[in-house]
Amino acid sequence: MTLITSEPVVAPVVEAPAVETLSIENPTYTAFAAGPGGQSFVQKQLELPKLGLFDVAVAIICCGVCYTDTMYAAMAEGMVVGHEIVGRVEFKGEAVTNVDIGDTIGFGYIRSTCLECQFCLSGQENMCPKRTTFTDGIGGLANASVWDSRFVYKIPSSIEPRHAGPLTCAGASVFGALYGYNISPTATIGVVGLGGLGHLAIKFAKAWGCKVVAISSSHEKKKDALAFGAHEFICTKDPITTTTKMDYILNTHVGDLPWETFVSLLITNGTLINLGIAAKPSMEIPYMPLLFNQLKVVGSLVASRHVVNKMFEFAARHNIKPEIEEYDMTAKGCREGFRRVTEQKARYRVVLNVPRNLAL
Ligand SMILES: NC(=O)c1ccc[n+]([C@@H]2O[C@H](COP(=O)([O-])OP(=O)(O)OC[C@H]3O[C@@H](n4cnc5c(N)ncnc54)[C@H](O)[C@@H]3O)[C@@H](O)[C@H]2O)c1
Ligand SMILES: [Zn+2]
Ligand SMILES: [Zn+2]
Repeated sequence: MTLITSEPVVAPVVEAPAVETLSIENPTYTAFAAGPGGQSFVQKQLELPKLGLFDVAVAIICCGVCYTDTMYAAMAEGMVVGHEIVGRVEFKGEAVTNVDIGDTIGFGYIRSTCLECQFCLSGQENMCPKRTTFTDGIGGLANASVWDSRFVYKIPSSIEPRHAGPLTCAGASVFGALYGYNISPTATIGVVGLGGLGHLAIKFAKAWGCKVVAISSSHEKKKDALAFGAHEFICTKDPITTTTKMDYILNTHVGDLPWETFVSLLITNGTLINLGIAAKPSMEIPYMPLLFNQLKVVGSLVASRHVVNKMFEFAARHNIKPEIEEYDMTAKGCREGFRRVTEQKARYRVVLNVPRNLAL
């Protein structure tokens, strides 16, 4: 295999036949690019970027759909989104030491960072001002990818690829908040927004040892929330009667939310941790309770590499799996999967599996 220095990661569109095996000489692959408004997907044959010293070429097995993907697909026609990717290493650059050919790996949100700023040097690469993400190149709605091996994660053998996908972003993001804010196992934690992130937040927080309160705008999620491990369920449409005070509220939604209720549910010195991303987020927090109860309002973004590895270890040890709906990774399957997520109907994470005829 000849190694050539990396070229820009945005692969050019080329006319080429579908391939059954990935080869360095003929590195064409199939991807699904967002159509207008992200409501449809177009199948394309693309060419992988050349393999750099630290890169791995991966045959993709499946990819989870995060709400963030639906936002980018809606905004950027032609973009290949998808950042909860699981695949098998097919080729590796000469400097790759952390994974081997044949390993099953997860990757997808952070593509690269500078590796030398104060954040990278202190194990907070997710805060690197020079970080690049899946939005700068080709995402996981494809049957192959080339990725920097320093931003891929070995999947524990007890976790199936279809369950590992959603852990790489949704799992890492909620675990990153628990870990990053040093949440004690004796804490009471509220989880707002019972979707992809939220349902995993309940499972992780329960296994972490916390008392978990699911906070939802819909009564119909009560049964599921309790089954995922929540100790209590609050529907924000009802009058709030609970006497439980929370040390933390992990909010996975953004938009028109009852911020005053959240603030009233926090105990003195409590923290509202926000994970939701939106094009035009807004938040109206009542001001005086922040002072009188010394509350904190903070954010959290995915997780750094050592935290993602700890998350996989923790998930394997506690048998934490996402609840998933599976579709074939075809133009039709992508459209249906994305529709389920944008309409907030998915129970609870959509996973797109590379079908047999496209598998490398
Ligand atoms: N900070 C990070 O690191 C990070 C990582 C991944 C995703 N995100 C963002 O987190 C958010 C959640 O992502 P997701 O993939 O879990 O989305 P999702 O659509 O699967 O889940 C969101 C949930 O919020 C619920 N919801 C809607 N309105 C609500 C309301 N008024 N009150 C309570 N819940 C309500 C929805 O029913 C849905 O179940 C998105 O904004 C996404 O972009 C952030
Ligand atoms: Zn995500
Ligand atoms: Zn950096």
